[in-house]
Amino acid sequence: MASILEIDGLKKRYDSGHEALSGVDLKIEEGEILALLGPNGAGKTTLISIICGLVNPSSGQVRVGGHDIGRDYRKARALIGLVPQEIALEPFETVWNVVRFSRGLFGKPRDDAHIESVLRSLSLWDKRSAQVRELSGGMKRRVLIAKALAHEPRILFLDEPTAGVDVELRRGMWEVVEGLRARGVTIILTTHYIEEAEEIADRIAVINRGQILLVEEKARLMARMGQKELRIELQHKVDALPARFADQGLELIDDGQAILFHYDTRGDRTGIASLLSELAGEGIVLRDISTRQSSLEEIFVGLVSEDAA
Ligand SMILES: Nc1ncnc2c1ncn2[C@@H]1O[C@H](COP(=O)(O)OP(=O)(O)OP(=O)(O)O)[C@@H](O)[C@H]1O
Repeated sequence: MASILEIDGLKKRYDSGHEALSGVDLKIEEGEILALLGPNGAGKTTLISIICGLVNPSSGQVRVGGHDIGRDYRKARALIGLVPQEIALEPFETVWNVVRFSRGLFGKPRDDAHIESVLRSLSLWDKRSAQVRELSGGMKRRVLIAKALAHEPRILFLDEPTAGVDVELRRGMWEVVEGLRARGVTIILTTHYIEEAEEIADRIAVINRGQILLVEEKARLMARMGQKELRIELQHKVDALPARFADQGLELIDDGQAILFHYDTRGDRTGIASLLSELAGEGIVLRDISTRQSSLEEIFVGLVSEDAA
């Protein structure tokens, strides 16, 4: 796969002196969905704003489809659609006009069939003649996406697209994103809803304090970083665990009815087999056991707090 976006040594120091990006390198493949996760102030919006030409970098390079965003701004920008965090739309304009005008801004010839297909794919076709002010918040967000897609970009940035959107609309939004991916659009999204990044992204990039801490395929990240939890339900309640288990990371829970054991999927041995036989040797009878993989959220919190340490 070819890289649609290449970022090398990107730095940004604002006039205030604050260094929002301190050397970002990133390559994005055509057709993938990348989730950019980071705590508040990590530099996500700064990064997206530089790629979209809204903020000037202090140093470094960004190429979109091979075009340098500084030297070849128009060609680079034409390949990008941006769905910003804030809803800023002309309230008295119709949905149709908002989307059609946006295409014109990129110097693309009028193409009503394309605008129609974009509006239909976002379930906005029935609202094409409505004024923006008549729409619900969720619909306005979809208009922002339609607007960003009007000029047929190959890469779409969604900056916190589901902030403040209810659960049902959020689901709908992710279906739209899946549909775009099916059409070959590369998608980069920032989100605070980690479980959604977990659900939808192909790769996850974690950014903190202006630096990319890691970029990795989601499945591999979860396997590599994942802690697993073994939950052992006991046949009979116990008051305390025998002293020999003191330093094995066991936790007695549910009023003595269950034991939690945390183990690392990276280790050669998990220690489960010996633990179970030791428990049996102590006369502790099991009723049931289950395991749980740590979520991306736990991995993310772990990474960011490690970085702060
Ligand atoms: N115009 C500006 N002038 C000075 N500092 C700024 C400016 N814009 C952003 N910053 C600072 O740069 C840092 C990164 O901000 P940025 O908005 O890129 O973070 P973010 O990851 O998008 O955060 P959030 O999740 O809160 O949107 C923050 O410390 C912010 O205060």
